[in-house]
Amino acid sequence: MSCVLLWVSCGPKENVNSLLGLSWRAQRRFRLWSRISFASGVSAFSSAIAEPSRSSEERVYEVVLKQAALVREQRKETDERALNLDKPVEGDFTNGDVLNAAYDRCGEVCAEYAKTFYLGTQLMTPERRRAIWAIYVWCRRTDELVDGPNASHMTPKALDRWEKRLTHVFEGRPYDMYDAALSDTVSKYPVDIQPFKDMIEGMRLDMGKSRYNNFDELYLYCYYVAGTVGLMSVPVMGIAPESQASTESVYNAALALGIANQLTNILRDVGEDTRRGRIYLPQDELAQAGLSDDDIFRGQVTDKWRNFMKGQIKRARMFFDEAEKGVSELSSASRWPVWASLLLYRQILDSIEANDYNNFTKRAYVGKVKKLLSLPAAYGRALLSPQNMVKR
Ligand SMILES: CC(C)=CCC/C(C)=C/CC/C(C)=C/CC/C(C)=C/[C@@H]1[C@@H](COP(=O)(O)OP(=O)(O)O)[C@]1(C)CC/C=C(\C)CC/C=C(\C)CCC=C(C)C
Ligand SMILES: [Mn+2]
Repeated sequence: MSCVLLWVSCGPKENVNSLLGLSWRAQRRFRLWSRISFASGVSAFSSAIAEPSRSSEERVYEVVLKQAALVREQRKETDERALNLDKPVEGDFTNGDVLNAAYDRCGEVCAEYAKTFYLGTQLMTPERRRAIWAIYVWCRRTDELVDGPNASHMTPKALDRWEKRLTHVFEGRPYDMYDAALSDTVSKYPVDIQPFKDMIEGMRLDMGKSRYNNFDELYLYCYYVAGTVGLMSVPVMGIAPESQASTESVYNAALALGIANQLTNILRDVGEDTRRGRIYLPQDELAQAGLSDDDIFRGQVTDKWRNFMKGQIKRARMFFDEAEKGVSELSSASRWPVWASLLLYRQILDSIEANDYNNFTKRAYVGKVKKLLSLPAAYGRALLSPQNMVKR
């Protein structure tokens, strides 16, 4: 427990908190709260949601602790046990062929929607790779409910049905092939259901909300739709057996990568989002910069806008920096796709700068050459062994 407290009280999160303007009182409340929730064996997330006085960061961190606790026990077991996770599943199931076909279909979806990421998964062990595909497909399907071609027919009731279906998946009662793959994955790896439920919650939020008053509200949204992905993926990708880092610190880095990606996504898509009547940028920060909703809808690149964007980009980069510290702690075969995703997504921020902050009418993207160059760069970083973040 002392490692957790040490990390929470003087580790990198504190820097992020203070740089993001989390008040001293809030930080202290957060530390006290972390101590209580950790000592009592980590209470349920639902009770955290019920307490409105805590910041989003505090509330989200409870899910991090819960997922980390689930994994911590497994890390204590021998390497031999870890090796078993990577053994082929054939023979484990009477319907092994069906299951293999289900995973193959997940791989096809992944290859279709996210080519670079699919390529990145090729270095992973076959068992882990297909589990990541299954998680990817569930996330993609969830996102498509509110972002895809049938989004206009989506209702809160339909999301409730999707959530019910999710609980069936975790109970081993899949509805279709993709669900069957996920059901198998969550039965093999210590993946908690909460991040999955929270992603659905993010879709609910997105349906009913088009403005975010402050960064605290935006942080919660980013956790729901992207931080959750980090928490879902790490139990499958695995932490390096030689890593000395605390489980919580690795999960915190995973959370940070999700937040960084989503913040970047928001900064890239400002123009696109206004055409859907949405502004994801924190309203109080816009006002401080002397900008109104009308300015965003008008879409003029002014000095006020440039200055505002500089601050937003700086914050997104801080979350990427935070995430970097955790990647080397992952199992060696899982590092490459994560580095690749980090390096590629972070370059979108460079591209926004190169576009002179015109994210109203110019879409920031990473060109093919830069994308290709990022892959060996990611590979090089993946060779680095754990950095000994914080001792367990
Ligand atoms: C190796 C790796 C990257 C694994 C993650 C695989 C996985 C399960 C991805 C699911 C992604 C997904 C479909 C999420 C649904 C919600 C969503 C669309 C979020 C946005 C992604 C970007 O997608 P895109 O640019 O296509 O956006 P549009 O839909 O077009 O608007 C997000 C911005 C979030 C993606 C978040 C991650 C990939 C989190 C990555 C974090 C980890 C894998 C943890 C790494 C571990 C450490 C210790 C750092
Ligand atoms: Mn989307």
